[in-house]
Amino acid sequence: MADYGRAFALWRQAAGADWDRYVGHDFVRQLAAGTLPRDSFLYYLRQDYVFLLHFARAWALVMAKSNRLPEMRAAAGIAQALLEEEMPLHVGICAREGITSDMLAQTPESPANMAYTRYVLATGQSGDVLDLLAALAPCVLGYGEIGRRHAGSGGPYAKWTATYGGEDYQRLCQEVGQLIDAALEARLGPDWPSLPRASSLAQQFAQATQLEVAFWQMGLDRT
Ligand SMILES: Cc1ncc(CN)c(N)n1
Repeated sequence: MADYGRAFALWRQAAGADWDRYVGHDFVRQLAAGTLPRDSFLYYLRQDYVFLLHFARAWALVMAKSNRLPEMRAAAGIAQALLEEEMPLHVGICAREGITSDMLAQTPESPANMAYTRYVLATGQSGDVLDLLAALAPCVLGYGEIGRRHAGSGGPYAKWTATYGGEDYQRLCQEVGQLIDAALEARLGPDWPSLPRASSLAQQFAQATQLEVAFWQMGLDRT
């Protein structure tokens, strides 16, 4: 299991079978084995491009909600990495298939995409920075775990697995894990796992994990 910090370890364990359904989804297995239909991959990538736009906004919301400078810096850096490093992966792969950036930006959002992105943004609007971080964590850290597991798997989707299994993305996961742990300790103290608040945060994490499962299924079914 990837070591992305204390909160991740606790929340991942609490999410239980949902977490396994996320990181071990058929979409991921077929992608790593190189057997995923190209149309499913491209459908997913187009949706994911739109997803990442909303997630960059959500990290900007972390910055807007935070009153701690290191957190604000980290959140701004993550929003920047989504826009300048992760989205270009999608643009590059799609360009080779004749799908332009304009076409990507005009992708009609699928219900699963809308459900996930709006859930996270609404959680951020109505809750505090901890709620928002708990809802954002499965996105960043789940792909880190998947990337580590399948890095170097080769085949037609090697660039995708190499990106999430690569040094830069893994460093981002370490930083996000540390950011979450520090945010929790600063606001709730070191014994935060024993507080009633801990279960509602674990619940946000589990909910976002279920929405990740639905996102993979969307890609597989092209719905
Ligand atoms: C749906 C989803 N979840 C997570 C990631 C990784 N940032 C992503 N690109 N897309």
